[in-house]
Amino acid sequence: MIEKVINIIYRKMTMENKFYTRAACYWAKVPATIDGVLGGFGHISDIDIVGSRDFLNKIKELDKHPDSKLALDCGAGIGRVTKNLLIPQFEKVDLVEQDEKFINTAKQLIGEDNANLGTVYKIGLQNFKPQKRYDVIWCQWVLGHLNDYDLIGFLERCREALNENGIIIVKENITTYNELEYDDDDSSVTRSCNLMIRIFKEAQLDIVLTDIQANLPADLYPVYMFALIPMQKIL
Ligand SMILES: C[S@@+](CC[C@H](N)C(=O)[O-])C[C@H]1O[C@@H](n2cnc3c(N)ncnc32)[C@H](O)[C@@H]1O
Repeated sequence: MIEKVINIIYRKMTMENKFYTRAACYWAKVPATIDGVLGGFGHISDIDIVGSRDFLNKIKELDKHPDSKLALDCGAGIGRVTKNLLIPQFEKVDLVEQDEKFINTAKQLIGEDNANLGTVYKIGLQNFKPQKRYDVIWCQWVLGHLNDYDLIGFLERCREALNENGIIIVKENITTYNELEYDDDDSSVTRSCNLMIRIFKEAQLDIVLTDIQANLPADLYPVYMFALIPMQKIL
């Protein structure tokens, strides 16, 4: 019996390792360009940044809005979001990215001597533990690379790493039907809106604002933006 359980656990761990190593191998072969990190859709980058900027502006209008001192860009790629969205709005921006070539390009594009560039962490989000407190933690087009269990753990650690009035932003593709879709090419999943909401709840996060990215080509998944805060305790 014990042997059977150990075998099941071992098989599960092997499958999960494959899920992560396959994704890392996929990204290692992708050119460090905007078109590369956006899977051939580099032309939508400006539209995406405008949508994100509008969303951040709406967050600033909330009664309890985050400060603009320190932000964290998760799964930062070549620093597209950091450079075009976060650096103009925050005093310092830290990055987490696991691909070395993307990190080197991000440093070049942002400028290693740029006073707004903070710490760059080379690690997968499934193993990342924030070392500082952040006003905004931005997660875009990367969370499909985490399994549900690791995603909940990651979001919990982010929740604990928020400053007062801090916010986590999740900007991800969402399936149109209420189903999970697996992409064998880049080893990622696309989740339904219902599943995302369940995961946020598990991680004890409340949604304070949502929006759908406008003006994207019709053949792409809808892209949802969620602003999340630590779950409010009912006294
Ligand atoms: C679609 S790109 C998005 C990059 C960036 N967020 C953007 O919007 O320009 C996905 C990025 O996630 C990174 N990535 C994939 N799996 C990851 C993981 N487990 N932890 C951290 N980053 C990961 C890839 O290396 C790649 O840079």
